[in-house]
Amino acid sequence: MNFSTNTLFHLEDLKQILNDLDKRFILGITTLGLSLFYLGKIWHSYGYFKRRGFNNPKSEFLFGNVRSVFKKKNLSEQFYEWTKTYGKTYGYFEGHLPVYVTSDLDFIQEIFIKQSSNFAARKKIHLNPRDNDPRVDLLIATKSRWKRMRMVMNPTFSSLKLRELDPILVSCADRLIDVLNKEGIECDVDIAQYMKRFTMDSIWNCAFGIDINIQYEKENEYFYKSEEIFRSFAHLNLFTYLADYFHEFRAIIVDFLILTQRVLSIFIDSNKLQAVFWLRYKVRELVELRKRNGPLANRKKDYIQLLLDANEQFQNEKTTDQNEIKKYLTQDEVHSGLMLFMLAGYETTSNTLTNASFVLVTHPKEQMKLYEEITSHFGSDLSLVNSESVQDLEYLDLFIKEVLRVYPIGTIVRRCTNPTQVKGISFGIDDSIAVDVLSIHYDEELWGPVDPNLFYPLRHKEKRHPIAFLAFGAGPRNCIGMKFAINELKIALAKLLINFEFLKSDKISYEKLEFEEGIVRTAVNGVTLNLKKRN
Ligand code: HEM
Repeated sequence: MNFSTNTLFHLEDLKQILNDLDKRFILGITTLGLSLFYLGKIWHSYGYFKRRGFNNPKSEFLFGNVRSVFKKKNLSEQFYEWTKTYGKTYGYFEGHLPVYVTSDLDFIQEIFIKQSSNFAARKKIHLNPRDNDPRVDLLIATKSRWKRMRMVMNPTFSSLKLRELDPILVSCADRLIDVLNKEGIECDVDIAQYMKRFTMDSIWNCAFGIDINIQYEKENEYFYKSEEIFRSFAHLNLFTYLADYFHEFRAIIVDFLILTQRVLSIFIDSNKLQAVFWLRYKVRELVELRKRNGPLANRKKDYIQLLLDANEQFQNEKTTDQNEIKKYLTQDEVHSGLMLFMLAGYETTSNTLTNASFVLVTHPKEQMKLYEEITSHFGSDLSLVNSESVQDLEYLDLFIKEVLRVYPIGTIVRRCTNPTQVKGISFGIDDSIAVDVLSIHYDEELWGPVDPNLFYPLRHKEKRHPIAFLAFGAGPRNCIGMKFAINELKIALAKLLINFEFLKSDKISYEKLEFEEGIVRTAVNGVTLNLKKRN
């Protein structure tokens, strides 16, 4: 009896083992099969451009061209070099994701303007969320959602509305002058640090309506936290690499990160969250506060108010046309719209001011021309400088355009959202295109006869090809903040030039500005210079 029960037990055990083995075996085989299939797909991807008759630089399995670009830390300059070898339109691989690169203006005109509705998205990068994520902002929104968001936000960036932010912008520029008077006279200063704080000050004041003393207080928590967001774009982490090398899993990686931060935010102080989540948390708080308390007393409007007012106005709008897109922003989109003011408006503007300072130091004649134009308008009365009066400074306008031509902030990109043909090339959903802006901005045919390598603002007086100047992008999806940025640049530069002479420091060489590129191109070592107070 004992014997037979034991035998029965052993037999069942054996059956179970075989059963488990079977399951493990099937699981193992399936995993191996799927991995081989995925590796095969990756391998097949690398033939993408050859199959379409385009050149591409040699790439590494799995990494594509990403490692060489990361090593160089400068995508724009890499494109510029590749274009010399591979021509006006070619391809490269981000991981195994094929991306076209072009500096062909007809091609760009077709994609960015004529067929913009077929390319109604930007190329995904790093940790971009899913297209339908509720937190998507204008920069990464796609198709009709982008259209709806842009329709609500467009009026908030009109000249009339921006005038309401004018006093805040002017007072931030006055603080910049004050701080430089105290800290920057006749000693070496890295002007980039001051431009960053000035721009951040303008954003927190103009966009969020709070004054956090960023220009005066060196150890400012808001400054460090906001800066951290930009550092995380330039110095990537494991998740970013994974999302770049295995783009099919990007959405899952991002969902995982969002979920972890959400769970963490229940248990830990918001200050300890990753910087971008910290910013969202702050913005949400500020919007809630504003909704509870209404507009700020004794103050001109800030961007929170402009956006909330525009949203409310559109929501109350009655329409009889069934086909008209209803204009509104969801709660999440309002928060994202405000965060974007910082994400899109900070480094772009502060870097342009830093680059402009480099030009002022290295081109004393340009500096003198600007000084003469500004003082002939305002004398030394700083109170006359505002966003309306600076529009009369024609040479300053040409100067800023030339700074942006010579030092564009980066590349511009689109992603196909409807299958289509452009110049005989078939584009499928999610095919991506990047523009080699440097090759266009330095093209002799487009920008001659004066050598495009020379800094020459007057070249902008001549009529050029409508998309030869791409500093603010092209087509309906160009930079929505352009007017605000130009106002800010003009006000700051006019005030700086009335107050200071920009001189070289004798400790550094001014041969060339070296850039590294995260989301935008940033001068690696800032710009060290000497300021001399003008009488
Ligand atoms: C010198 C400063 C700036 C430069 C050079 C600049 C440049 C650009 C460029 C090149 C684009 C991409 C355009 C395209 O893809 O065609 C862009 C988009 C954008 N910029 Fe700016 N920008 C600047 C300042 C600002 C500021 C201050 C804000 C906000 C206050 C801003 C908000 C945006 C937004 C929201 C987009 C996305 C627009 C959309 O997709 O509809 N930018 N910018």
